[in-house]
Amino acid sequence: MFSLLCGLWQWLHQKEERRMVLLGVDNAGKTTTLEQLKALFGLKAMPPERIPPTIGFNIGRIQIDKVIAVFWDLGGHASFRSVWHNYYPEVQGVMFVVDSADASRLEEAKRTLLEVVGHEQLKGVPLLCLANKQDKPEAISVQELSRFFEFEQVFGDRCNSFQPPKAT
Ligand SMILES: Nc1nc2c(ncn2[C@@H]2O[C@H](COP(=O)(O)OP(=O)(O)OP(=O)(O)O)[C@@H](O)[C@H]2O)c(=O)[nH]1
Ligand SMILES: [Mg+2]
Repeated sequence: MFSLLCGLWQWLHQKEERRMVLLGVDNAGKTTTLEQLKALFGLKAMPPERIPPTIGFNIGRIQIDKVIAVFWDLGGHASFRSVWHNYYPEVQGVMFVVDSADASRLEEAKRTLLEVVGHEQLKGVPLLCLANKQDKPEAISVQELSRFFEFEQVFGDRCNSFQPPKAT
């Protein structure tokens, strides 16, 4: 009886967990986005000026209603991208962050995104692209970025979108 009650109690209070991976080339703003998300949901977050380039990965756990969203923020430097695929089998969503203000790296970002979405283990996994650094005067607009990435043509059949981050 006691174990039955324990089970019922655990079931009533259990939180669903959803895992998401934050991807994008180095310096795109993945860790900054994660820290801003944490701050948005009332968690302690690192100030932007203290965020170093990610070596390996960071984890953020954010409770949103009954769901615990677990974000894996992976280092985006070219030398770390070969390990990204190890996380793919475990995730239910992909957030891909693009630096809208760095025109010199857009091709690299697009190539990287195409590799990510083309990966066998991410087939059917929802993708959200964030057009980051929209506050910078040299940033290209969400529409331009969407055109450059050929978002409609390449990703139109998936449940995806190209959004400016709300927290910046
Ligand atoms: N102006 C501006 N700067 C930003 C924004 N987001 C990030 N940055 C800056 O961009 C730089 C890189 O940010 P990170 O969050 O470390 O980038 P990252 O994608 O995690 O980089 P890696 O960990 O190397 O993969 C930092 O100097 C941030 O302060 C933004 O929305 N606006
Ligand atoms: Mg980082």
